[in-house]
Amino acid sequence: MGLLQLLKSQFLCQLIICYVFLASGLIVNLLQLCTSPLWLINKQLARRLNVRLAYCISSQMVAALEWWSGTECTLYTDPKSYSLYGNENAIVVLNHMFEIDFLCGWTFCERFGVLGSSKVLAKKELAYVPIIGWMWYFLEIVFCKRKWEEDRTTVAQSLQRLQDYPENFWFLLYCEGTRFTPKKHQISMQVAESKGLPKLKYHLLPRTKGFWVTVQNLRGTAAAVYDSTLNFRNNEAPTLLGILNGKKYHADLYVRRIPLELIPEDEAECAAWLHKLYQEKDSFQEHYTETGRFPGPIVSPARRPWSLINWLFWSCLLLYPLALLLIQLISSGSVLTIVVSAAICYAASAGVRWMIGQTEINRGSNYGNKEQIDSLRKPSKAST
Ligand SMILES: CC/C=C\C/C=C\C/C=C\C/C=C\C/C=C\C/C=C\CCC(=O)SCCNC(=O)CCNC(=O)[C@H](O)C(C)(C)COP(=O)(O)OP(=O)(O)OC[C@H]1O[C@@H](n2cnc3c(N)ncnc32)[C@H](O)[C@@H]1OP(=O)(O)O
Ligand SMILES: CCCCCCCCCCCCCCCCCC(=O)OC[C@@H](O)COP(=O)(O)O
Repeated sequence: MGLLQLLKSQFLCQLIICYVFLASGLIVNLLQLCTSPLWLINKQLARRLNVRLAYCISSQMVAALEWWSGTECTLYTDPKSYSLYGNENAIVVLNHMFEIDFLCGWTFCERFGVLGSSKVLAKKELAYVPIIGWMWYFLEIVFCKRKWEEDRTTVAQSLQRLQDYPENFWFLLYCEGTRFTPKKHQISMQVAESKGLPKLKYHLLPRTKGFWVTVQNLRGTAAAVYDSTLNFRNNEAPTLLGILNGKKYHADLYVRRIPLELIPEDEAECAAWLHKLYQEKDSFQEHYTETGRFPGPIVSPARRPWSLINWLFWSCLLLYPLALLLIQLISSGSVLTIVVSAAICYAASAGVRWMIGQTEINRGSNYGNKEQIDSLRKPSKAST
């Protein structure tokens, strides 16, 4: 193990990274809150400001992936589509199999200059995660309860609000609705069978309603769907803790640009289109398993220095006062102050560990573990 690798695996270094993330994140959340009155006066300016503030937070996680762990991200895509990435609004459809797939997504957002404004259809529970969830509130992220009866209006309304968004954005949709586990896969394939759909090997059966409502409400706003399929070399199952430990992974992303006009407007046809897309995605994963690569040429964008510069800025700003505080604390000699400070540090690290836990598949939700009973009993019907 090299010296640098040894350093990266040190708990103290990881503690410093987490401290900078936590302290800067809370400061940024506070600044975002301060923009509230501006929304009433100049909404577009408030949005632009929040895009930049959000960048300060999400780019720290990107910096951890790109600069700390040194993870490499390779893009397989058609060179003609490449020039459009980052220069138009798009709906991104991504497989949901890995704990850090969202972070790899963010890395590509960063490389194409849309990190601050990137959006997602996220489960409501994530809105309450400090820093990221609170940041998302000001970014107009679309939340869903994964209960169609409630989501059908709220999701459509939130999407419509994005029609005059002042910056280019990518809207991420995990159509599988939850992360892949063998049990969820088995259940979703029972649903596929009951619907007469072919079985998928590497994906859960996609939920079609969110996709349809997104496409319908972003017509005229987004130019295309970016069908994206992610995998990691050497059968790795990367984790956020691995990244913090400085472990290097190699991500491969295959992206196909599909103009939005090619997607059917009718709900049933749109659902059938999405099922076909997932069958194709499954075949790309099969190709990857057999050959170790995706089809098509590689046109990888290089990492940019901005995420690192942002992290260095916050570190300089926040580590100096921390050092002063520690010196003062030790020299005070007060046992009570030291014990209280230690308790605060412990609570903060437990909080960060809980946040990291949100990314862990084995702590994931039960969604997709139980719905088969209803859906197998009921014959499939039109849902509008
Ligand atoms: C160039 C580079 C390109 C790309 C770079 C890549 C990415 C970068 C882009 C952007 C990055 C931005 C941000 C990233 C940051 C962080 C993201 C982090 C995480 C957030 C992710 C989440 O929270 S995922 C969970 C929430 N999202 C979703 O659920 C979306 C999908 N779901 C839907 O669309 C649903 O339809 C719904 C949520 C709208 C409604 O949910 P509900 O449960 O009510 O679903 P349905 O009504 O669809 O369910 C009933 C139908 O489903 C059938 N059924 C029943 N059981 C199952 C089962 N187990 N599996 C499959 N289907 C099942 C049932 O039969 C019903 O069928 P119908 O025929 O009646 O439809
Ligand atoms: C600079 C680096 C510092 C790192 C230390 C702090 C890390 C804090 C990390 C907080 C991240 C919290 C939000 C990330 C989003 C999680 C994405 C995700 O994968 O969500 C799962 C859902 O899609 C589906 O849920 P399930 O139904 O599978 O359950």
